[in-house]
Amino acid sequence: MRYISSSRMKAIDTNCAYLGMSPLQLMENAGAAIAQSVKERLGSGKVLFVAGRGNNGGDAFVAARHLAGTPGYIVRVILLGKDRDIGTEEALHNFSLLRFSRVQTLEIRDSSQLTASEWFSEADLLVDAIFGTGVKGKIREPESTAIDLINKEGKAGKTVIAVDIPSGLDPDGGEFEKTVDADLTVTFHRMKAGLLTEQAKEHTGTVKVTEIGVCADAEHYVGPGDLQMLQKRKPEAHKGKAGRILVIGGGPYSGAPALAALAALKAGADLVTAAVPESVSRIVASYSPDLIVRKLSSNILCPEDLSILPDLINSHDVVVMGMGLGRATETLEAVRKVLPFCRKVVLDADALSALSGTLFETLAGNCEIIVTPHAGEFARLRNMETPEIHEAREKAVREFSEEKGVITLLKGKIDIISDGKQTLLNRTGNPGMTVGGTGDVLAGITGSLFSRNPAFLAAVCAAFINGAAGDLAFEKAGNALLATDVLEKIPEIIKEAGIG
Ligand SMILES: NC(=O)C1=CN([C@@H]2O[C@H](COP(=O)(O)OP(=O)(O)OC[C@H]3O[C@@H](n4cnc5c(N)ncnc54)[C@H](O)[C@@H]3O)[C@@H](O)[C@H]2O)[C@@H](O)CC1
Ligand SMILES: [K+]
Repeated sequence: MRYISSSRMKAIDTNCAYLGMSPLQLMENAGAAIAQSVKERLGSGKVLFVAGRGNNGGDAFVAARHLAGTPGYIVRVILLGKDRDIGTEEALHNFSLLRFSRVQTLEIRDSSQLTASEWFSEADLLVDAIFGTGVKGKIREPESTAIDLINKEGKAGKTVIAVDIPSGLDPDGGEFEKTVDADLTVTFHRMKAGLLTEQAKEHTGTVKVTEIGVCADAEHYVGPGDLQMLQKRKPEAHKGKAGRILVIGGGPYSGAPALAALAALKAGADLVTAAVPESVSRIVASYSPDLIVRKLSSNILCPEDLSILPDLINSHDVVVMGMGLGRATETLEAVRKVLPFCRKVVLDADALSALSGTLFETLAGNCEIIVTPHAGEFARLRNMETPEIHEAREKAVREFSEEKGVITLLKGKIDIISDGKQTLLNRTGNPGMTVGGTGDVLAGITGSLFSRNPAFLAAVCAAFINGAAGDLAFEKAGNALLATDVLEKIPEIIKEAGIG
C-alpha cells in the first residue's frame, strides 16, 4: 500500500500553493469529505466537533458549516481555546464563518469548562479534530481532557470519527501516549504511515483515504515544499557542520571544477576544497579567494594522485567528481581507484565515463552515489539510447537506479530524479541554461545539499534550486545567460526557501 510521511504531505501542500492552489481549497475539500462521512454514519441528530487550534480544527469548522446546511442536524463546535489562539489563517477564516452558519460554538478557557459541558453527553456522534499531523510532544491541557471525554462517549456506544488521524497518534511512527479511539478515521490524500502500525490499528477504526483535490504535479514535481524538508542551518552551528565538500575535477579544463566548487559554497557548504591537477591549480585558485585548492601531481588526474586523495576524501563529507577531468585512460583509471574510498559521492561529466562493468556492484553498500548525467552520458552509462518519450525515459531512469543502487538525476528539459523506488520530476530551468557550465553548478549544489541531507532529497532539491536560480538569472540575461549568472542567484533561492 502507498503511504506517505507527514513531512512529505506537508511538502505536497506547500507545492500546491506554489502551483496556485490555495490552502483554503484543500481545507474546503477535506471538510466536505468529513461532513459526507458524518452523513453516512448518522442520518440526523446532534453532532459535536471537538476542534484544536491548528488546521485539523480548520477541517472541522468547514465540515460543521457543510453539515449545518443539511436539514436534520444540530451542529456544535467546541474550540479548545479562544478564537485569537487559532494558529493558522485558514482555520481562523473558517471559524469566523461559523457565526453565519447556524452552528453553535463554544470557546473554552480551560479544561474545567470541558468537563462541565453537557455537549459531550448530548451528542449522537463526535468528530475528533483536536490535532492531526501537527501533534508534537507530551499532550497538554485542555487537549488531554478533551481526548478523555471523547473516549468516554465512544465507550458508551457513540460513533467517533477522527479527522485525518486519531488525535494523539504519531502520524509517522504510530506511537502515542494517549489517543482518541475512533470508529472511523478519514485521512486525506494518502494513507499515513503511522495508521498502518499494529498499535495504531486498535484506535483508528476503519480507515478511509479521501482525495481532497491535490494537484497531481504537486506530488510528482519538485517544489518549494520539498526544499522545506531540507535540514535548516542552525545558528549556533560551528564551522564544518554545514558540510565539507571535496571537488575533484579539472585538467583539460579549469572553469568546470571552479564552478562546481563555488556552487557548493553558494548552496551553503562551509568548506570546499578543489583538488585539481597541477597544470590548472593556479588558474582555479585565481578565480576566487573563497576556494581552497589542493594541487594534484600532473596535468591530468592520474593513479599517482592516490597518494594524497584518500586522506583528503576522509576529511570531507562528500566528494563531487568529474567536472572538466577529460577522459584520458589514466584519468578514468584513477576515478575507478578513488571511488572505493568515498562514502558519499556525486559523479558528473567525465567521471561517468569511468563507470563501466561491475563497478557499481562492487561499491554497493559502502558508498552512496548520485549520478548526474545528461541524455548522452546516460546513454553511454546504459549502452543504450536514452528514450525521447518522457514515460519511457522515466522508466529507464527508475530501472537503472534500482538495478545499480544509485540515485540518478537525468538532466533535460524536464529533469528526472529517481532512487529506483521514488521518482520526481523537475521543470525549473530554461533554454538559456544549455550554455556550458550549468551542469557543473548543479553538481556542486547537489554535493552541498548531500552533505547534510538524504541523497534523494538532496538530488531533487538541487535540480529545483539550480533551475530556479537559472530562471531568475534569465529574467535579466535572457539567452545570453552564463553559468556564473546562475551561481550568483543560488543564495536568493536558498534564502527564499528559508533554508539558508
Ligand atoms: N494544507 C494543509 O496543510 C492541509 C492540512 N490539513 C489538515 O491539517 C492538519 C495539520 O494541521 P497543522 O499542521 O496545523 O497541525 P494540527 O492541527 O494537527 O495540530 C497543531 C495544533 O495542535 C497543537 N498541538 C500540537 N501538539 C500538541 C500537544 N502535544 N499538546 C497540545 N497541543 C498540541 C498546536 O499548538 C497547534 O495548535 C492535517 O492533519 C489535516 O487535518 C487539511 O486541511 C488539508 C490541507
Ligand atoms: K484528529
